[in-house]
Amino acid sequence: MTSQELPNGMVRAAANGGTTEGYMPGFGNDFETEALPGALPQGMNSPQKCNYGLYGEQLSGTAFTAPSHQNERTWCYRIRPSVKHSGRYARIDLPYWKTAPHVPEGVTSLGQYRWDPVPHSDEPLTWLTGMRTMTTAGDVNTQVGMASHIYLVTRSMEDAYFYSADSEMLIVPQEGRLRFSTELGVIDLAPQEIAILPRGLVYRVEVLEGPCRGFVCENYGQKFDLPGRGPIGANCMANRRDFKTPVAAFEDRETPSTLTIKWCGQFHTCEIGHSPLDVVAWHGNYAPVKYDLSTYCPVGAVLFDHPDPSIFTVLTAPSGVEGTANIDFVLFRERWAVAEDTFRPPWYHKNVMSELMGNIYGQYDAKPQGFVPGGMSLHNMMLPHGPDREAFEGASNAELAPAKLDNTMSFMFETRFPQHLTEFAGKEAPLQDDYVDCWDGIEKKFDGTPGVK
Ligand SMILES: O=C(O)Cc1cc(O)ccc1O
Ligand SMILES: [Fe+2]
Repeated sequence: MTSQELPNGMVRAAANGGTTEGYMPGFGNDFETEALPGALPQGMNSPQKCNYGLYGEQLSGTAFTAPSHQNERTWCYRIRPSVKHSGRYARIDLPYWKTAPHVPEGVTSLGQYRWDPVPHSDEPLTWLTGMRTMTTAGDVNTQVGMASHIYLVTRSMEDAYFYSADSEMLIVPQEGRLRFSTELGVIDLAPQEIAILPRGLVYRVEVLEGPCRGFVCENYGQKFDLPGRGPIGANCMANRRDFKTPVAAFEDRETPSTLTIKWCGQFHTCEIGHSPLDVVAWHGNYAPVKYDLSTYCPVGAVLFDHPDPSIFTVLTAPSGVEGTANIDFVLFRERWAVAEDTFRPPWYHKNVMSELMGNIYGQYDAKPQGFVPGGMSLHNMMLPHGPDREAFEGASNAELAPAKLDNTMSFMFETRFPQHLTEFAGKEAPLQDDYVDCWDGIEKKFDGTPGVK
């Protein structure tokens, strides 16, 4: 097995099987990978001395005592232990990155909201300075809830690294390509793919092709998991083998650098004399992962009626209440609509969960106009919404032949908690003031006489 040097200087393990170079297939698998032969201890975690003079270190993603089917941790064999940095943390300000609880004065969150895409910027914006929080929900201190963000990235992080102690991050690119060089390996990410970066994992974000824009769901709570499929059975929706975890990759760089930590909503930096991406080998089940949304196999109504959107759940992060997610990540992608005698788009509804949506590309069936790629909408807890007038009239008069919904990919971050707009979302981002007018023209058809109108 030979290692490989990447363009950014990292040394990466040779791919061990599979067809995707640099990644290992599976969701929540117990992986093992080494960028140098023999770097990974066999049969034990903590030998008296590790090969190559590496230090052993455990990264625990769940409590030590979590039930074994949920227990996640990874053993890292690294050039230096993480604790070797110049100790003192200094507070820094990233004014656009907000954390729950955060309910700004003068911003109303009760409502139906829609935004045009936040425009790209000419400024040099990194993963940290380019993060723009749109909504927050719950409370980071009790590890419940989430935040939604838009990122605008034009510059790579240089000699700079980051980790979030607050959250795992679900990343949904919409334009541009990014490279996440992490302690556990390298993930390249393009639109139509998503990635999950676990809480506590150190990484650097580089621009492969800019400018970059996308959406992020910051999950303060229990980790994302695949939903149970129930009677659907063992296949379809998101399949485990389509998730890809990077093989080990490390760099041995002695350059003065900074490490930024997000911790209970505050940002702190410390100096570090070397790259913390120095894990030569690792094994475990707590690791970053990416997934190609085009491998999501949607299942739907094959005779009549419109099922609840939970049928399109890609990932679910549980809350303490069974069946009531802290966050569901739901995907509305290309599919056939075949239901007979059915109003095919989403029905009108009010929902105890709050629904934040983003458009990755194409047209969304409930909103043919106005909800554009890069744009977002929020239908907050128990606030009514549904198809606009145009969608309603179109779908209630359409000839119901099988129809392909093509070139369409939108998603929803759905949480049991109300989502609060940030000042940025309410005042700076391109909010569509006339959004609610899309339901204005809905007419009264009832005239007291029976029969289909
Ligand atoms: O509001 C939305 O557009 C999302 C949605 C889609 C759907 O098919 C059913 C319910 C729902 O909330
Ligand atoms: Fe909805």
